[in-house]
Amino acid sequence: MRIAISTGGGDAPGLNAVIRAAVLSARTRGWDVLGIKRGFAGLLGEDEIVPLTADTVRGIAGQGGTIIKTTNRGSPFAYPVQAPDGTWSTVDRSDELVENARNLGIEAIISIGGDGSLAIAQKLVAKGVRVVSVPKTIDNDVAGTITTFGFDTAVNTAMEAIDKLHTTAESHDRVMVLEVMGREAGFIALHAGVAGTADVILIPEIEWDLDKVCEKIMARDATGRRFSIVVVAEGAKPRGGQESIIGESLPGQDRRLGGIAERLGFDIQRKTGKETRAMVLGHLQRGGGPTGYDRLLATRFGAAAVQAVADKKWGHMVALQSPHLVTIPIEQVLAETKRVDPSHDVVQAARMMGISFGD
Ligand SMILES: Nc1ncnc2c1ncn2[C@@H]1O[C@H](COP(=O)(O)OP(=O)(O)OP(=O)(O)O)[C@@H](O)[C@H]1O
Ligand SMILES: O=P(O)(O)OC[C@H]1O[C@](O)(CO)[C@@H](O)[C@@H]1O
Ligand SMILES: [Mg+2]
Repeated sequence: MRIAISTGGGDAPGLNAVIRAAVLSARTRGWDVLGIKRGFAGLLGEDEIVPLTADTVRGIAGQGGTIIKTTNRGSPFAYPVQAPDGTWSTVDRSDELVENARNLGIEAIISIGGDGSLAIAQKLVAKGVRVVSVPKTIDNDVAGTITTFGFDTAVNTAMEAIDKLHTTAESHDRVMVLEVMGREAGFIALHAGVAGTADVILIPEIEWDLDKVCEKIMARDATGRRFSIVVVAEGAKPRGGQESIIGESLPGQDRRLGGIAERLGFDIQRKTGKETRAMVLGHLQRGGGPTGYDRLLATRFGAAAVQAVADKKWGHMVALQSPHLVTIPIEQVLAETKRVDPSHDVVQAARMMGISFGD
């Protein structure tokens, strides 16, 4: 048996632990393992295909990033190409991918990625490619699994940032606005905000009202708490307003969210008269090694993916449905949108403690 592994979408702490577990589990069965470099670029002649052996994965379980690289632009079904006049368009290169996989004797692919990679995997399955997926994203926005690896690490990084912002905010009697990742999902903001004891948490699932945000800050002020910590998800938006988009996207890239902290910080300072500073936590949330939780989850997923290949679970994703690992059809995963449920107990607990969601 010869299998190949691909990592797609934004990197997430734990990717290397999945790769290591999958390679070791496959080698135990006597299978050959190839690594497709940079998403599926290696199968399009745009990058390399490398052998993955016990030696190549030695010592990587705790390392951040992915040893086979990744990309979040250039789906094989919409690959960007530049015309001589400089304009860009996209072409479907999936047939080429299928042909190259066949020529390399690849009998199955383990595709590790988030919603975008799952959509690609689903289309490859429809073309007869035997794919098993592993859910990955710091955003935690993949349905069918209680959590994805990378999320816990990102939450810890954001929580530590909130802890640090507290001391400087309190010393200066300032409002600090921290922007965290998550695209259209508010899980990182919610979990890090509650764990880090933020005063205001703004998430895409609950539109905010600037007056309410400022009311909370001034109410704290009136009781002598002259500083406040506001955590805002990059995809959050004011009632009736728009998400904040930063910069231009490159060809084949999703729209880039960002800039909301700066805008909101400015509005808060104008309205409350309180000195306000904004910071964007950015890619620190994706960098570095995984927490113990993520390392273990990633390792379990890697081994489970090899088992799923052995069981011929084509078109399935491994998932955590505590306390068990299961496999579910990718189709089912993609049919659902996973977002923060505003009636969830984490939101309710936060509200009971007086945390404002700006609504
Ligand atoms: N293997 C891949 N090769 C090329 N592009 C990819 C691959 N996987 C995902 N993409 C692209 O990356 C972009 C971002 O996708 P998306 O954000 O959904 O990635 P993801 O896999 O969900 O990971 P994450 O959300 O953590 O970044 C999408 O345009 C998607 O088509
Ligand atoms: O690495 P890039 O292209 O800046 O992508 C950033 C995006 O990727 C993620 O980190 C993961 O999906 C999002 O939270 C964020 O919006
Ligand atoms: Mg995604």
